[in-house]
Amino acid sequence: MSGAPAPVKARIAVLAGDGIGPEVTEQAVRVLEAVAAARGHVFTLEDALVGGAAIDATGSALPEETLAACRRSDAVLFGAIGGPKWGPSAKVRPEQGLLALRKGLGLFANLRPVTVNPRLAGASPLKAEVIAGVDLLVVRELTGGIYFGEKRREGASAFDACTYTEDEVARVVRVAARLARGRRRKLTSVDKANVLETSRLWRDVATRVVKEEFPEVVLDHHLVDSCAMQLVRRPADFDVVVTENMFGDILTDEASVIAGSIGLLPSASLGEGTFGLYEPIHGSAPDIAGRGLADPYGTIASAAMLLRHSLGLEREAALVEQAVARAVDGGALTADLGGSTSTEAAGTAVVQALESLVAVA
Ligand SMILES: NC(=O)c1ccc[n+]([C@@H]2O[C@H](COP(=O)([O-])OP(=O)(O)OC[C@H]3O[C@@H](n4cnc5c(N)ncnc54)[C@H](O)[C@@H]3O)[C@@H](O)[C@H]2O)c1
Ligand SMILES: CC(C)[C@H](C(=O)O)[C@@H](O)C(=O)O
Ligand SMILES: [Mg+2]
Repeated sequence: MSGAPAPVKARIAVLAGDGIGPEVTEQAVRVLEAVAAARGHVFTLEDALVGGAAIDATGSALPEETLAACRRSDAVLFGAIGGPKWGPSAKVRPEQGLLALRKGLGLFANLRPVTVNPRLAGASPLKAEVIAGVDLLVVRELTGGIYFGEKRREGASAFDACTYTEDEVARVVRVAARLARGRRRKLTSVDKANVLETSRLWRDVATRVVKEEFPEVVLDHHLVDSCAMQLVRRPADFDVVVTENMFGDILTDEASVIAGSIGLLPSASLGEGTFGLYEPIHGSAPDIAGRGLADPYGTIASAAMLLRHSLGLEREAALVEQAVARAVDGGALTADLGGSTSTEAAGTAVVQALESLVAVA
C-alpha cells in the first residue's frame, strides 16, 4: 500500500450485542484484522457486553465495565441489541444500554450515508432510474429529543417529553454543514415546524448557523412527512440531510430501501473529538438470527467509517469500501440481496478482495 501513513496503534472496544449482532460483528472484526495485517497496524480489540447479553450476565444493559472499556478505547465497534426475550415491557431493556452508551459517550451526531451500488439495483423495489447515482448522508441528532425527555405513565395516560436546546441543535447542524461544505454544498434540514415547538426552534437555529457560519452552503427546510415521500421519489436530489433524533431514525430505515437492504447501511456516531461508535443501522433481526443469513456489509462499512473518522486511516477505509463493492460485484450476495451467500462467506469475499487490492496497490 504505497503512500499509506505510518503504522497506527489503536484500541477498539467490540460490543457485539444480541441476535445477528455477534454474527455481523465477527465479519467486521475479520476485516479490521486483515487491514492491520496488511499494513502493520496494531489494533487491540477488547470484547465487552451490552444489551440483552449484558442483562442476562449482569442485570444491566450497560455494565460499568463496558462503559469503561469504551472510554479507554479509540473507537467502539457495535453490532446490534434487543430481541423478543427482553420485550418492550421488561423492566430492564437492551435498548436502554445503547441509549446510555450514546449519551454517556457524548455521541451527538450520527452519520448515516446512503449510496447505491448499481449491481444491487434489483434489490430495491424502486426503479433503477430513480435510485441511480444516489449519494446522500443523513446526519441524525443522537442524544436529545423525545428519546431522552422525561417519560412516565399516570393512570390511563403516558407522557414523553421532547426537548431541544439551541446549543444541541447548533452543534449537530454545524457537523452537517461542515460535511455538506466538503460535498455538494446542499443541506436539507428536516423538521415538523408546522406543529412542533422544538421543530420551530430547530428551524430558527439551523437557518442562523448556516447563514452566519456556512454562507457557501445552500440550506433548505423540509417537513418530515413530505421529506419521507420525496426521499423515495427523488432520492438523488438530496446531499446532506440533518434532522432530529426520532425523524432521523425513521427516515434512515426508509432510506435503506434505496440502497437495497437495511443490512447494507453503516453509521458513525461522533462527538467533539475523533472518538466514535460505529454500527450498522439495523437491529438484532431476531427473525434470521443464528442461521448465517445476516448481511454483514453494513457492519463492515461501519468498520471502514471507524478507520476513517477515529483512526485517520482514509486510505484503508477506502480500500475496505472498495473491497465490499468488489465482493458484491463478484456475486457474494446474502439473502436480503437476492443471493444465497452466508454471512461468513460474504466476510471472506471482502477479506479476499481486500487482500488482492492491497497486493496491487
Ligand atoms: N442499533 C441497534 O442495536 C438496533 C437498531 C434497530 C433495532 N434494534 C432492536 O432490534 C430488535 C429487532 O428490531 P426490528 O425487527 O424492528 O428491526 P431489525 O432491523 O432488527 O430487522 C428488520 C428487518 O430487517 C431484516 N434485517 C435487519 N438487519 C439485517 C441484516 N444485516 N441482514 C439481513 N436482513 C436484515 C430483519 O431480518 C428484519 O426482517 C428490536 O429489539 C429493536 O429494538 C436495535
Ligand atoms: C434500538 C433503538 C434504540 C435505536 C434507535 O432508535 O436509535 C435503533 O433503532 C437505531 O436506529 O439505532
Ligand atoms: Mg433505528
